[in-house]
Amino acid sequence: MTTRLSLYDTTLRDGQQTQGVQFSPHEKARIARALDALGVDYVEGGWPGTNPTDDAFFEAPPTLRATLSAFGMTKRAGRSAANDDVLAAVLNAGTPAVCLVGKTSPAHVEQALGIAPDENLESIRESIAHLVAEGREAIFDAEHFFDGLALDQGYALECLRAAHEAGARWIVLCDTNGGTMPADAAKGVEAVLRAGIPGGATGIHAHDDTGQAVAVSLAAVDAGARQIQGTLNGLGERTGNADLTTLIATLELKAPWRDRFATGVTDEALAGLTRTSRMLDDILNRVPRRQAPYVGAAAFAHKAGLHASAVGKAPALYEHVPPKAVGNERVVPMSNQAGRSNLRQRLAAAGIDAAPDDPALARILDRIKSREAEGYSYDTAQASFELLARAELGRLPPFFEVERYRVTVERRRDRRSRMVSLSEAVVVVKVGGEKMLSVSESIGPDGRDKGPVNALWRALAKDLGPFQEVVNDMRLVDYRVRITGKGTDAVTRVVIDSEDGAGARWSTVGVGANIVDASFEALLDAVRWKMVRDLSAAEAAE
Ligand SMILES: CC(=O)SCCNC(=O)CCNC(=O)[C@H](O)C(C)(C)COP(=O)(O)OP(=O)(O)OC[C@H]1O[C@@H](n2cnc3c(N)ncnc32)[C@H](O)[C@@H]1OP(=O)(O)O
Ligand SMILES: CC(=O)C(=O)O
Repeated sequence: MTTRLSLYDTTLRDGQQTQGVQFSPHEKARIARALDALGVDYVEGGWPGTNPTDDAFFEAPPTLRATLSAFGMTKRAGRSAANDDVLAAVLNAGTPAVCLVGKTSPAHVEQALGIAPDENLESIRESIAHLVAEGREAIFDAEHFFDGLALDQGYALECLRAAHEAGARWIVLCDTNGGTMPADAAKGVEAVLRAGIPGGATGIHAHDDTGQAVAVSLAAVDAGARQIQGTLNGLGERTGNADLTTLIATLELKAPWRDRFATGVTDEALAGLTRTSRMLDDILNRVPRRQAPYVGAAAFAHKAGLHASAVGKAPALYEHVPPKAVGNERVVPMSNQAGRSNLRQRLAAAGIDAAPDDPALARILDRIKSREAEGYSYDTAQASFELLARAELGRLPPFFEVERYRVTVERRRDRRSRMVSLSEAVVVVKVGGEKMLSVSESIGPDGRDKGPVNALWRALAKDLGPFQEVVNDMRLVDYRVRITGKGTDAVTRVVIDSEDGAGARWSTVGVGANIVDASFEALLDAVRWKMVRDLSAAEAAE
């Protein structure tokens, strides 16, 4: 017999309090639908009346299965709830649920609000009663509850009772400053239950200032709380909120949670967790956090040789849950930490079969390790690794040879006498004995110079004879430069991500004494990998 937990998402409200995050109404609607598909019970859309984005979202909210909630604060002192314009704007959004934040710590009542403790109690009572009278499901976010409890237990609990008695469906204990330890959160919940608030009406809202918001939330549930508030990818004020992505996977997959509790997240929806997490990063134009639990690109990456060897035999030896359960995948990267097991698994994943006793395997490993010592990094540049392995196995067609290349950057005045840059590249390649010279400038559609690497790419991709069609649908989508080593030993490493019309994405690496040579090497690998891939696909189709 499992107990149902309620999941309340505040990505669109507390998540929007993250520095640098500002959703558009359209993005809010997209995130709300994704949360709904995931199976959360409540989606908090924002605070109506405080900014045009939230107003626009609530004017035309998406249709959801989850309960849509609007956020606000308890009425201000000196006026009635019905006459508080801030509260009125929240109610005007017309959502079935409304969550009001209210003070529960005497320090905040005194110093932030500057009112008497009884006035605050009255604000809570009257505001919640007003929501209920308006036919809304009332949720009370008890701000700074754990700090208030430490300061004045009687008053903090009295604030909760005021909200509960006025009809709040949920009393949510907020660790607003994020400094509460999990054991203290559990003790706080126990005190609330002893004070007569049922566990089924108690929630937790934790911030991550000590990196323990997920642990605090789980401790609160363990002690009897039945609602968890959190955000996708742990967005939120300062260091963020409890990461619902992590919490959902833990509640669904890990003992004792999966045996004791149920949520509205189905196995099928759980398999979309990684996609949902990456969708949010995509909207925010952020690089997904590789080390994120469950959904990070590195969450199931087995870099060390000993790990890869065991995972090849039995994945559970080094994986606490199956990656597919959360829509993620196992990665066995190549690097100087790798052994033959990494290598054979990587080759198999790339469709390259090699006998376990093939002497080329040892040569590939040696080359990877010595090239990594020179500054290459293959664990994020799998396409370059595949090319290196194919070359050692004698399975890399020559395609074309580069005879020479040159790039220049000129700073000069344009017709309006403004200083502008102009990059120009020349690349000479030999394809099947025929020499081809291509020259290209790097002017983008906006008429501006796109830099020397772009000029080189354009010149290289301009004329590759019989292979021209292969590169026509390729584009460079990301470019990362790093200086590795120190002083006179320093080298430049460039990693390029490329995409093609079929939606494939691959990464290549180049290293050189300067950025141009390193970039050109990574560009060449990008083109060659695409040629290998398209050629193999064409052969398979014949
Ligand atoms: C813990 C949390 O994360 S709660 C969510 C916090 N989110 C936000 O603050 C984002 C949206 N906020 C806003 O747009 C603005 O702060 C508004 C529109 C709500 C208020 O703006 P302003 O009227 O200019 O007030 P300002 O932001 O300077 O200060 C907040 C006021 O609310 C009062 N207040 C704070 N909490 C509460 C509460 N729970 N109940 C009643 N009043 C409160 C403060 O005492 C302060 O009043 P004062 O101006 O008389 O000192
Ligand atoms: C309500 C809220 O976001 C907090 O107390 O942290």
